Amino acid sequence: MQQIVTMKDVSLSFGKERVLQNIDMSVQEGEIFGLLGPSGAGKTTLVKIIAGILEANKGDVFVQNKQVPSLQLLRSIGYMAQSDALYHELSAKENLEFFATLYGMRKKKRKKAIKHVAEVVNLTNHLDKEVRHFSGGMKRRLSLAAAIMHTPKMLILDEPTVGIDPLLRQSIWEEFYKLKEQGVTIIVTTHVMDEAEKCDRLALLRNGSVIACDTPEEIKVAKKVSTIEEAFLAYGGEA
Ligand SMILES: Nc1ncnc2c1ncn2[C@@H]1O[C@H](COP(=O)(O)OP(=O)(O)OP(=O)(O)O)[C@@H](O)[C@H]1O
Repeated sequence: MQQIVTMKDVSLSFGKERVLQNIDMSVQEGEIFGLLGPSGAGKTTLVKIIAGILEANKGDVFVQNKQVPSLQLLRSIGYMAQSDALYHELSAKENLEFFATLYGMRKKKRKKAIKHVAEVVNLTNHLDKEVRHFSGGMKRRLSLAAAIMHTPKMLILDEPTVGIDPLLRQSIWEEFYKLKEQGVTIIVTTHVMDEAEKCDRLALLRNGSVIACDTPEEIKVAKKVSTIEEAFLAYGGEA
């Protein structure tokens, strides 16, 4: 398998605060890669660097063999931020049209894509509703639809299921598996242990450092424990 993301000795500080330190990590093409860590561990900062939104102070980041940040990469990456970047006064459809325009999609393609992604996230019957009348879960689903509508090769999802009920969370994960089957690489941040178990590989992040990186099974086996939570503690992380 080929590497789609390679990070070499990446560090980032905000002022005096060192938020990421000496990260060496790679993501393989076609896998679901999880970043697990407590609040403030640096997950959002790390995915923003991969997405080209933030630039590291030190080290190199390559996505699809191109050095990040690169304008060329923007169209092959789908990014779903932690807080929904939606226009509340617009309808769901108008929001999707706005994102399609940003991605440079033409009218005919745009129409087809909106229909498709609305079906995927089960919002077809709510497309004409203004987003301010949406529930939290509906907004997350709409954000996900916006992130996948230009069929990116790689999807970066920052806590995509936060505040979402277990049933809907399950259906969103089924969608992730479907995208994976289509060859999409997915990078997902979470602090939910059972979600971490669903990933092909995981990086455990603590205080800006990767303390372990492997399959969930290997991470547990290495510490002779039965849950990721126990493994996290055994590696010296805080739960
Ligand atoms: N723009 C910024 N300026 C200054 N400090 C920042 C900035 N962005 C993040 N930080 C700091 O970097 C650290 C890591 O933040 P980050 O958002 O990456 O963590 P996280 O693991 O995603 O947390 P959470 O799970 O709560 O979202 C925190 O201490 C945070 O205060």
